[in-house]
Amino acid sequence: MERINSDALRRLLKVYFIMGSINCRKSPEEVLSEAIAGGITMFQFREKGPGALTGNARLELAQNLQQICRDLGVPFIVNDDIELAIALDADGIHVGQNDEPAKAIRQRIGIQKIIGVSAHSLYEARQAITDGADYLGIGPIYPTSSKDDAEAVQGTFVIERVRNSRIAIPLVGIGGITVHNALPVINAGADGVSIISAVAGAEDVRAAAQSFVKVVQG
Ligand SMILES: Cc1ncc(COP(=O)(O)OP(=O)(O)O)c(N)n1
Ligand SMILES: Cc1ncsc1CCOP(=O)(O)O
Ligand SMILES: [Mg+2]
Repeated sequence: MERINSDALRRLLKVYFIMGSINCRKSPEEVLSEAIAGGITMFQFREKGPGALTGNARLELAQNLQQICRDLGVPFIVNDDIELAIALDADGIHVGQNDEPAKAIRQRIGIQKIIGVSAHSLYEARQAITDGADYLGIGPIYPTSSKDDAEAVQGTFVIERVRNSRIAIPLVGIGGITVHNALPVINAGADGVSIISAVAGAEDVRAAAQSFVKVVQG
């Protein structure tokens, strides 16, 4: 198998939904199924933060959500946990600046798996590319209440900076993105948006996902 093609990855990043049990108003399985029915294009399992599941309960949830993704044809990415990603044979992993370095992860999971890396500056973006990242997550674009240790809000500045430096790697904006403020992220050069609360916490998850699809597709 080969490394994922950039254009295929750009399509998968359009509406990239991230979620764990603490982000949901109803069962995570139900939320993910509805989000996929609404058109999300990729999913990241992020079981993290106060009250997050641990141990077997976490593993079981990951397995259930991966099965839903498999059945419905959406790639399943694991946040932070390389051991879990390997154990589940996930489609990829997302790591940040304080997680295991992408270079080491690439050596462990091979060329065919997707590696996403968080970047908050042009320097970090360049480093991530050198280390073998397939895509970047840039943010927080807007204020977020889904990540306690988020970096400073940066607007779309870093995305513009990366694109003005003629860096073509697939990338998403993340942090505080709603259907009302998603368009500037795309206009700045992002291939898609990554969302937790505006989908997982919505009254109607399917409708929320559908709205993001419409905004991103123009
Ligand atoms: C798509 C995407 N972009 C950025 C992040 C944030 O990753 P990180 O900085 O490692 O923070 P945590 O999510 O691990 O708290 C992400 N998860 N996904
Ligand atoms: C994981 C993460 N990384 C940067 S901001 C953020 C949280 C995004 O969540 P929300 O879409 O609810 O603001
Ligand atoms: Mg992380």
